[in-house]
Amino acid sequence: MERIWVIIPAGGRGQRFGGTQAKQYVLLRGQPVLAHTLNIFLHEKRISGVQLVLPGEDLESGVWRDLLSDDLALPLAPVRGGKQRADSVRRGLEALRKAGAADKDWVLVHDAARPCLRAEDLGNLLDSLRESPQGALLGIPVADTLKREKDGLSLGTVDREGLWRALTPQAFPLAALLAALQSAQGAAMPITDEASAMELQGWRPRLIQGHGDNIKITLGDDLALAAAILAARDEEK
Ligand SMILES: Nc1ccn([C@@H]2O[C@H](COP(=O)(O)OP(=O)(O)OP(=O)(O)O)[C@@H](O)[C@H]2O)c(=O)n1
Ligand SMILES: C[C@](O)(CO)[C@H](O)COP(=O)(O)O
Repeated sequence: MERIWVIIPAGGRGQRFGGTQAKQYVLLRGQPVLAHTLNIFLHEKRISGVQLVLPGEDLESGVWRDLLSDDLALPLAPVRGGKQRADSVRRGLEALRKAGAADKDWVLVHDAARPCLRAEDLGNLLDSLRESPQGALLGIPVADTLKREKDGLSLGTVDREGLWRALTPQAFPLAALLAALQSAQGAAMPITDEASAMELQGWRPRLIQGHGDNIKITLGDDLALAAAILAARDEEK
């Protein structure tokens, strides 16, 4: 039976977020964003290991060690990220292979900047793998009207029929994903998620509907939104 691994790309600098600290380290309800995200996976029994990918300079300085409390012991040593997110994911895959992961093992890639992932959505994605030979990812149908913008003006409306927003985690077999990312290097189209690299290879991954509160902390305002989401969840408990 294939094992299931997780890669958490946390190698970005959060330029759109602003501030003096990379967004994966800022405090969210008293814990770094990264700790919230790691916690989701470290408590899922079906996952064999979590491979963290960090900015090179943070790996050297060890700043991340102070951020993660002892109960977040990472079984796999973090590795250095790359220039783009896809480069960081590729390095995470190479590290998993070195750590003994098999070519056909599943790898879930989940943004460190998405700390509000619901355990139920992770569970649904994991449950779907047995009937998703071409991989699977969480997503949500587009609910807004979409405009194409140029110079601050609307050039027209994009038909949203059949359009989904891709979320994470995105799950693919290790060797196939690594090969697809290697092959996509230098592709004309920017590779901003794992599924786009696999689609270039002709794969048709399954879309599993998740929740819109699986937000990616991108802009400064997103931190308060994430805090409100987690606070509302605590209220529901
Ligand atoms: N070279 C990179 C770029 C991004 N990421 C990670 O990929 C996730 C999604 O990327 P994004 O939201 O774009 O993060 P940043 O690149 O940090 O943001 P920005 O583009 O605003 O700098 C984040 O967890 C980020 O840390 C990464 O591991 N390596
Ligand atoms: C992977 C992703 O979160 C799916 O929506 C998104 O593509 C990441 O984009 P970013 O520009 O690297 O944040």
